[in-house]
Amino acid sequence: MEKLLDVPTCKAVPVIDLGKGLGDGNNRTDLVNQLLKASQEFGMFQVVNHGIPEELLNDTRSVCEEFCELPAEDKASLLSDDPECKLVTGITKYETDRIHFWRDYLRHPCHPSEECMKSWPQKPTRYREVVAAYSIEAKKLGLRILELLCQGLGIDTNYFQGKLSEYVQMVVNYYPPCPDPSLTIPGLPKHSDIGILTILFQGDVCGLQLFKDGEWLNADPLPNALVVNIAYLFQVISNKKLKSAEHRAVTNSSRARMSVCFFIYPSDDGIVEPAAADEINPPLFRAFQFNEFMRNFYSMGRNLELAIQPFKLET
Ligand SMILES: O=C(O)CCC(=O)C(=O)O
Ligand SMILES: [Fe+2]
Repeated sequence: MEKLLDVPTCKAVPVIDLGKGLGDGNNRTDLVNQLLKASQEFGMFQVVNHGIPEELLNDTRSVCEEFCELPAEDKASLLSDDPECKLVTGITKYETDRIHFWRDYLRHPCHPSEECMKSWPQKPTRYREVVAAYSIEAKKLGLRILELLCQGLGIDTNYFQGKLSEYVQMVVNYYPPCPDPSLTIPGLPKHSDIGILTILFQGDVCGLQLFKDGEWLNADPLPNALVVNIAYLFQVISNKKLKSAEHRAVTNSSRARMSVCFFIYPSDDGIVEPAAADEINPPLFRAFQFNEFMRNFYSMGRNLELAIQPFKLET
């Protein structure tokens, strides 16, 4: 069985100070270059001074942790097949499922929050208020990072405004202490996120890892930092100039871990195409609608490489 915890600790994903790039001029150019380099080489980076107030991050962590730790009867109604807000548990089914993921997760859409929040958990009582505030800030941050990356890629800085960032989903992952972390499939196995960009808020327990150049690097939590992942369809839009982050979450035997992931996706009818193609880098894909891609994804065993195949152009 693969040992999960033997990873080099001397290598880490880049940490970028977003506070240094406010305004125009040289500082902004420096920041754009750092973001571009991290997205090309790693597909994942951490951001500090990102503008989301520390108090809001702490509140978000508290309400999400409180939700995860509620007694099962308070969460039972969310185990339904309600497509809007759904709790999925890998842990209670751990004994019987063929594939074991040591993870429970809650997922729900976030925007527009006044509409979406009707399906969100009612307990803890502050969940809706805090998560609505966090989702507004997280989307703003996501769009700001996208704008800076567009500048770096030489495409319209407003490219992701509108349909390409219209659907936003939040997932609260909960990994309780695992009796033998080295022998289970991780909390969440190796994958790339599907959409455009992910903003990931982890508490203070390690577990997130990035697969780079054949080895696993830790993306350990830093105080008030957020992890940003380039997702698969942004790799397509960048015409493969950026790399989507292949990552996973491992468990440990002593402390529960939680992560709050904020996924930015196109709307169903959003058109995905290699906007960053140019004369030197001719388009690698034809344009397609997001829902066409998702149909392929589900019908092809949830494999991103197979799902993109029909849209690849001969080069
Ligand atoms: O828990 C983590 O740190 C990773 C979660 C993740 O990658 C996901 O939900 O897509
Ligand atoms: Fe992920």
